[in-house]
Amino acid sequence: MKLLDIRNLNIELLTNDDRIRAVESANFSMKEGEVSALIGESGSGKSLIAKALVGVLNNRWEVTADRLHFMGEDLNRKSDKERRKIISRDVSMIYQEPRRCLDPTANIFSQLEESLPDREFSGWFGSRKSQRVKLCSNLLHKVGVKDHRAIFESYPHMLSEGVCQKIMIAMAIAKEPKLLIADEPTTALESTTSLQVIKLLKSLNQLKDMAVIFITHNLNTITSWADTINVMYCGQLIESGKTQKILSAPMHPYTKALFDSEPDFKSGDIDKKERLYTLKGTIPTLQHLPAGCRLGPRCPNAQKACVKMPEQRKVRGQQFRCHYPLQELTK
Ligand SMILES: Nc1ncnc2c1ncn2[C@@H]1O[C@H](COP(=O)(O)OP(=O)(O)OP(=O)(O)O)[C@@H](O)[C@H]1O
Repeated sequence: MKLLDIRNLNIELLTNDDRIRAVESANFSMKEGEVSALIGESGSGKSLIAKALVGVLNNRWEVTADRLHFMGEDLNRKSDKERRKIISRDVSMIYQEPRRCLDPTANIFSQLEESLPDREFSGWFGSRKSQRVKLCSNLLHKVGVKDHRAIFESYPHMLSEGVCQKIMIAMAIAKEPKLLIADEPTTALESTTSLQVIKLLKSLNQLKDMAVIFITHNLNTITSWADTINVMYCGQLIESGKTQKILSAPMHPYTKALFDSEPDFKSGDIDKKERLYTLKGTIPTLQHLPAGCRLGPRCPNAQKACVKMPEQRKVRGQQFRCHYPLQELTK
C-alpha cells in the first residue's frame, strides 16, 4: 500500500487582489518506510509542500488536490478535525527554524512531555511522573543532548539554535510516526552532530519502518540514503524517480545542472581553480514566471517548443516535465 499519494496539488497564496500559485500540479507518492528527498533551489516550494501536508499553512493559503491519500485514507473526504487527528497521530515534522517553533513560554520538559504518545502510565502519580521524565531523558539522549536536568528546566531562548534543533527532533520522533518530514533538519547543527542526527533518522527508518521526506540542499546526505529523489523548480516538481536513476541518467536539464554544480557529483576531474557549473540567470519570482517551461530562459537546451508548458511524462518509472529530455526515451 502507498503511504502517501498526492495528485495535482496546488498551493496558492491569496492576496488582497490576486492569488499567486506557489506550487503547481505536484504529483507525489511514496511507499511505507521509504526515504524520499525533496531538493531544489531556495524558494522553489519545498517547505510549502511539507507545511501543506501537515496542515500548518494559515488561511492566507489555499491548498487543493485531486487526490490526497494517506495510509489508504482519502483526506479530501475528511473533515478538518478528522484530518488533523490522522496527521497528528502518524506524521511529525522537523521545521527549519527550531527556536521559532518551540513555545517560548514553556520549559523544555513540558514541551517534550507533551510530545510523548498518548498512552497509559501505570502506578501512582509520582511514579507516572518519573516514567515520563525517563522517557524524555531517553529522547534527549537519542539526539545527543547531555545534562538533561538543566535542559528540562530551560526555556528556548536560553539554548543555542543547535540544541533547540535537537529538541525539536526529539519531539518529532517521540511518537515514532509513520512519516517524518524533515525540513533541512541539520542546518543549525555542527557537522559531527549533524551526522549523529542523520544516523538516528536512518536507524528509525530501518528499525521502525518510519518513512522520511527529507528536504535538503545537501546532495551528499540524500544520495547515500534516499530511495527516491524529487526535484523542484519554481513551484513545480520537474523530475522524480529512483535515486540511482536520477543520478546516472537525469531527464531534466535542471536536475543535471543541480548535480553538476556540486563538486562531488560533477563528472570528470575538476581542475584547480575551475569554476563550478551554474545555470545562467536567476530563479524567477512567482509574479514574473516565464511563459511555457519555467526553466526556459535559463535552459541550455531551450528550443521553440519550450514556449509551451511541458506536460508531465513518465518513462520507466521516472517522471519529468521537459520537451527535450536528456536521455533517449526508447532505450
Ligand atoms: N508566508 C509567506 N508569504 C509569502 N510568500 C511566501 C510565504 N512563504 C513562502 N512564500 C513563497 O513561496 C515560495 C516557496 O517558498 P518555500 O519556503 O516553500 O521555498 P523552499 O523551496 O522551501 O525554500 P528554502 O530552501 O529556502 O526553504 C517562495 O517564492 C516564497 O517566497
